[in-house]
Amino acid sequence: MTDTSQSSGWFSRLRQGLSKTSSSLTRGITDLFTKEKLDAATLDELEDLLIRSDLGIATAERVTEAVGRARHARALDGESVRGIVAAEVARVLEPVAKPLDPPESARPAVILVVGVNGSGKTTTIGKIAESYRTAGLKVVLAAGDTFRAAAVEQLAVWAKRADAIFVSKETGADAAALVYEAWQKAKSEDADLLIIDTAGRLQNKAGLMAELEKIVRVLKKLDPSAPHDSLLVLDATTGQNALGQVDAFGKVAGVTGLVMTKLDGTARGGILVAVAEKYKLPVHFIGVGEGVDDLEPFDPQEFSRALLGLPRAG
Ligand SMILES: Nc1nc2c(ncn2[C@@H]2O[C@H](COP(=O)(O)OP(=O)(O)OP(=O)(O)O)[C@@H](O)[C@H]2O)c(=O)[nH]1
Repeated sequence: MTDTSQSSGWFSRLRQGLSKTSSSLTRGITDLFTKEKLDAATLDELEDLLIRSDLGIATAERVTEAVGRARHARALDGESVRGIVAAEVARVLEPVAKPLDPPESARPAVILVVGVNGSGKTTTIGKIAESYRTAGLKVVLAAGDTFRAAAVEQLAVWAKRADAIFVSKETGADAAALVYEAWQKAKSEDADLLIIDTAGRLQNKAGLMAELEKIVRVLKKLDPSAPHDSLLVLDATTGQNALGQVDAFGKVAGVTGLVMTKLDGTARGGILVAVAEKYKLPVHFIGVGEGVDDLEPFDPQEFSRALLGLPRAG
């Protein structure tokens, strides 16, 4: 999705998208580090600021310690502190930044996409499908959110745009049955990839989780190694709720990786760092807007620089 020629355009979108978080962090840090005296109280306030930005307690502590160490070596101003924070945040994120890489040996490789309603599943699926099609792969999209007609229609639009084969059933149909048919279709078409959308809300949470479990069971009967990726799409504006969603979907869908959308809609974009620190799950993509170019593979260096409102490194 990102090649070198496009990546500077992406960095400015990323910076723009993260501007609510970065301006709040920049303001807070600048206020703290223009004081005459830099003491333990300043560091405590820095830690509070980072926690309020949802970076998570462990990261906030680690970052504050790094700033505390640096102040003995040199004079610190707001900008140098932001640089230290960005470097520490990148260190937390580095191990979780992994490209989505479904196995070539599986035909089809199956990507199951889960997450609550409105988190950005459909948009994410559309983008992923498009990028794999562009790379020459044959893609099947399964409209597993049989609960909502609008979700099926929206996915159909993306399928058309990405030139993917589209499999859907009538509203209210059994989602697991749809998944079965979609896998058979992918097999008979010798497709490389089957991407499955799922419902984000049914009558109740237990119903939703039971449906997801059933989908996974059906897939495993067709191919014991499926789903090869189970992506959880998280909406950054839900803040700390994102953590509970990783737990809940992790139990039933065996989440293997994350996508975080709507980082543009919150001043607490640090939640991505808290999730990474706690679960150590791969982060594949992040989204900072509704446009087609607003979702891109996750790059920890760029993300942490943009989060602190800093220019690109190097
Ligand atoms: N601001 C912003 N909006 C986004 C982002 N990603 C998705 N959206 C919007 O969020 C809304 C929900 O996205 P969908 O992709 O439909 O989410 P979904 O999880 O499939 O939701 P349902 O179709 O309701 O189940 C749409 O209006 C998207 O355009 C993002 O990164 N930033």
